[in-house]
Amino acid sequence: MPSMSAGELFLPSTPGKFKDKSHRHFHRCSSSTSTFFLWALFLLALTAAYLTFQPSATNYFTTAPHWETHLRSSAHIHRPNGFSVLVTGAAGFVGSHVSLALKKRGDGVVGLDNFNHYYDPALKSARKHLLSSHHIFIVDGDINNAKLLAKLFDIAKFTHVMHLAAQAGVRYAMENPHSYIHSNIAGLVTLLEASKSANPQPSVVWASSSSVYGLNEKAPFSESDRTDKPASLYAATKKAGEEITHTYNHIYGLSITGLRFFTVYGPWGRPDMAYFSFTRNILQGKPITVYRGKNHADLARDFTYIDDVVKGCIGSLDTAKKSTGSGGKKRGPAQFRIFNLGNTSPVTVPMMVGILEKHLKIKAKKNVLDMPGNGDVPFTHANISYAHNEFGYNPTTDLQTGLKKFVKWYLSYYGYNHAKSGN
Ligand SMILES: O=C(O)[C@H]1O[C@H](OP(=O)(O)OP(=O)(O)OC[C@H]2O[C@@H](n3ccc(=O)[nH]c3=O)[C@H](O)[C@@H]2O)[C@H](O)[C@@H](O)[C@H]1O
Repeated sequence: MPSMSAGELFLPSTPGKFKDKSHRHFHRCSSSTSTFFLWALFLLALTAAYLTFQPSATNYFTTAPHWETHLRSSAHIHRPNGFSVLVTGAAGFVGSHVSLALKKRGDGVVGLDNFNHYYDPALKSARKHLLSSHHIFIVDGDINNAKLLAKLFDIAKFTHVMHLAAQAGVRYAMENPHSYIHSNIAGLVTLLEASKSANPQPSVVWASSSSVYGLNEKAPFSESDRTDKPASLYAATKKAGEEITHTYNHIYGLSITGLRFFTVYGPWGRPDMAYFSFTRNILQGKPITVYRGKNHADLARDFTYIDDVVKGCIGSLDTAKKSTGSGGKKRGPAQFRIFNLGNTSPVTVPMMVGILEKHLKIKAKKNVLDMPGNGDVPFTHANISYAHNEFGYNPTTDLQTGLKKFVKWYLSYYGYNHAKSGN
């Protein structure tokens, strides 16, 4: 099943382009005595302006006639009381795994992804092909495109939204701060606007992050702990997302569940993450940089295996109550939840490297550096009792086992010829 490109099919929406053209035309023709010609030009310009400012989903559909058919078929539910889920970020790491799990149990799934170049887009395309072979259709579009979202909701009547599209990565926020605002704030609001206006309103489950705990020192981290000291702009945008979703819950009756993911890893993972780039470098005989904290303390993460996180996502969807509004009007209080989805057993970064060395049977060349002040936190550690009580969340994969599966996938995907394993 192909994906369609909203970017390709939408008309450009840059106001400046239209103004420049019409201005040039006007001057070229002003010397003409033909009033008729001027009027014709004026009408032409008006039409062009209308189309330019209407990058509508209608164009999308008329240009790609099978688009709607693919979408309907992908959204179709194949089990009693099943869901129809819009998964944003479906070509991403967590999004692709969740989409497959939902489809396998008979839910309808439609993906949305902008296939950006934050990391190797070939990996995203490969995930897309995998989903396509399971009859999951991914729309190539951005969560900031309100018209596209309205059209998707109009066609598919989603019962749930699994919102996983985001600008991820803690340290990259120093390089490209606006990307975080664009995706994690503006994109989130556009998606919530579309969700609250939909009739029926879907229940929304979305990805927050363990990074919201920031410089919190109380361990393990519980959902009720303070989250007002973010250490990175990434964390700040995720924290803002938690506040923003609360307002949509309060004003419009949207059922909202936020999931604080703890350093999720596994097959088909993100090449920007440490376990992934370390594997690549170790195999290529290149050095890796291992950061350490204050007083030379090792950094530690509550690394959480992808299959456990997928179970947490599905448990959240299964226990999400219905939104109480319709068409943007609230009819009563709605559910609002935030869960930690961690592993409850932090592992230090040097220990993680040791596990990789064992599975790869290669010794790493390590450069140990003091942690730069670029957004990292010294450790994370999840208390998961809330998710356990609500839907039996029970992570079962330790880092040894999970990294073994990751390495197996890595070698099968990239082989020992690592040419295509660029970030
Ligand atoms: O739980 C989250 O909410 C976040 O998890 C993830 O962030 P992190 O926990 O920072 O994972 P990751 O980058 O793999 O670094 C792991 C460790 O290796 C250390 N690290 C990193 C790079 C390096 O070159 N050297 C190094 O020592 C580094 O100092 C750290 O101690 C997601 O990327 C993020 O999108 C978000 O989802």
